[in-house]
Amino acid sequence: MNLCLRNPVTCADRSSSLFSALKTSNNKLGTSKFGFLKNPKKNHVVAVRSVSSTAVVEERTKRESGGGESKVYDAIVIGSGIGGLVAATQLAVKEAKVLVLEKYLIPGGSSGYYERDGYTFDVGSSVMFGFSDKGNLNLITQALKAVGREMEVIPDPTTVHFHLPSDLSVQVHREYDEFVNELISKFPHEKEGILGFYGVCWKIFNSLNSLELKSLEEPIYLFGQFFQKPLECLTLAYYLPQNAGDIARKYIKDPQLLSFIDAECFIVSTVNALQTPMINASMVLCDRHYGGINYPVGGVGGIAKSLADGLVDQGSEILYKANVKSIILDDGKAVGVRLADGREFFAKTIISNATRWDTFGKLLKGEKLPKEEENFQKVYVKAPSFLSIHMGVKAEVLPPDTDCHHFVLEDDWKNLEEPYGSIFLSIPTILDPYLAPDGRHILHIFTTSSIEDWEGLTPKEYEAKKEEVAAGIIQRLEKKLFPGLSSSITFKEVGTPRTHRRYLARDKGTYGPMPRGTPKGLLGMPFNTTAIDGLYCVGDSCFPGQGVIAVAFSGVMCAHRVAADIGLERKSKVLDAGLLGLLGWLRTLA
Ligand SMILES: NC(=O)c1ccc[n+]([C@@H]2O[C@H](COP(=O)([O-])OP(=O)(O)OC[C@H]3O[C@@H](n4cnc5c(N)ncnc54)[C@H](O)[C@@H]3O)[C@@H](O)[C@H]2O)c1
Ligand SMILES: CC(C)=CCC/C(C)=C/C=C/C(C)=C/C=C/C(C)=C/C=C/C=C(C)/C=C/C=C(C)/C=C/C=C(\C)CCC=C(C)C
Repeated sequence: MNLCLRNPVTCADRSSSLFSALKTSNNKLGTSKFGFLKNPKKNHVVAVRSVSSTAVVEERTKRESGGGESKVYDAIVIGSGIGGLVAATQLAVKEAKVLVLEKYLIPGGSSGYYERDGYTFDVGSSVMFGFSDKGNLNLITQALKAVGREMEVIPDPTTVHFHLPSDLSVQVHREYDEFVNELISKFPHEKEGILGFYGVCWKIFNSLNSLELKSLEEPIYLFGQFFQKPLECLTLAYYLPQNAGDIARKYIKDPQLLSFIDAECFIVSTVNALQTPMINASMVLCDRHYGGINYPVGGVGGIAKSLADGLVDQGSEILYKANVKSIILDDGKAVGVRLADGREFFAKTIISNATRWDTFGKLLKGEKLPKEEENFQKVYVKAPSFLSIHMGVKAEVLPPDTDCHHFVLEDDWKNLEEPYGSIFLSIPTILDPYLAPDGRHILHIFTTSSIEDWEGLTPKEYEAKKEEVAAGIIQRLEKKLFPGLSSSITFKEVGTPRTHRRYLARDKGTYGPMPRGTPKGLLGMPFNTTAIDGLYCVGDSCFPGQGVIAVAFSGVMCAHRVAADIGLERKSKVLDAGLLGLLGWLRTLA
């Protein structure tokens, strides 16, 4: 991890020629202290290398497979989201031969990027947890390191700035003490409650951080961890079936403060605290202060590109424009995949980074839905998708000291979970001004929206509705945060749930699984194995759920389980049967 903040001298040396070229921006960090963090040159090198290696791999794969029929891989990964790429790279470094098949032109899925008119936009993800140089939970840093990559990052001093009803404004500062002191200053009567609730989060985070993270479905590892860290494992087992809202209520009474905890959870789970697993809440509420949120220079898309390049360096392959239409079964075992253009590829194991709904509903269409998947669909429904507005704006519309990430809920807490109720805003150019042309900023605005709202429209009606809904959201931000916003727009592109469905191949454009009712924490979340022999799932419809770091963990777990099953790691058939049976039974309790 190249965290320039820690080493200003070397960073300054490296990019001194660029220093003078720094753009005028509202960068709250200020050029004097942080200006030398920008290194667009380096970033360009990454992009060029990625494009060329992509083309080479595509060509080589075509040649070697002679149409795709002959070669048998250790694993085929369907999709190159961060979940799929982490599973693939982790297997590749264990010397497995992996083929990643991606429907789109570039890797990354929701963590990808796109370029327009001199702007580099993040498709979705922009708040990077697990991307520091500390501890055991920096899974994105570790995944990159495993394939010999590191990225230059820019520390974000404020994870998110909340603008909430009754003019409650809270900045989540990078320093934990600064954050809790600000919260206590708003709710002095709840000092003990605040310290109590966040204290439990730290207890859980520290337990997580003490473990070596691998597959919880692999008994030799799991029992080994229980043996080495019994207290920490018991702590995690205790909190596994619990939700953040219940724990918060043990410490906090003030309804407005409990609503704030709901908002804290909502931004990462799209549900309130009572429905958010305590382990997931603890992970994000602490990592932002422990390792801190760090933004990759050049944009989030660089993470997936670096992983894809690293995969190829390890002798594995990635093929773009490869739309998998079905998983081929032989005697009930997954043995290969068929693409939309008719090509077929075969492997010892198939890992699907498509959602479980897409995997079982589309790629295995016609097969009876296994009982385990029926149970999953009983406990979890598809979360709504997003309406997203990617904009370029004149830099002067942002007041000095504007933060990078904002969450806006204006008048009524009841609107928190309503479609279009709350607004997420990311301004990555606050941290990396080179993502936009001179004198411009990027605003990525998103709000929850369901596909049903966007169906049955003629193309003209669809375009008109996009304009109308986007204008309403922009006006709200204009009123709350940035006067003059509408008239400062220089570029605008609006995406709907239909866009997410089309480009990310996610059923209904869903953000991922959302509990149908009150879940038992993480107990009901399936891991990576499936009822189909040889078929594994990875990504946000697997334990522990949505989030780039969450899917990275899912990728690590998946690679470990697959490696054990294909003989690259130790395994015990007897213990496997016992643990997988036990986990299956535990899920039925959720
Ligand atoms: N931190 C943030 O700001 C933020 C914002 C948005 C999303 N995210 C996170 O990103 C995570 C998603 O990661 P993920 O790994 O689960 O998946 P993903 O949806 O990002 O990627 C899946 C990939 O699989 C490809 N794919 C799907 N079906 C295919 C098929 N049939 N053939 C070939 N390719 C196919 C898609 O094109 C896509 O590239 C979510 O959990 C979400 O939380 C984070
Ligand atoms: C098995 C059994 C039964 C038992 C055992 C016990 C144990 C040992 C256990 C263990 C466990 C573990 C290890 C676990 C782990 C977990 C984890 C790692 C988790 C993680 C999680 C994470 C997450 C969830 C994350 C998320 C994030 C997100 C989603 C983000 C998002 C963001 C956004 C949307 C942005 C915002 C923006 C603005 C505001 C603008």
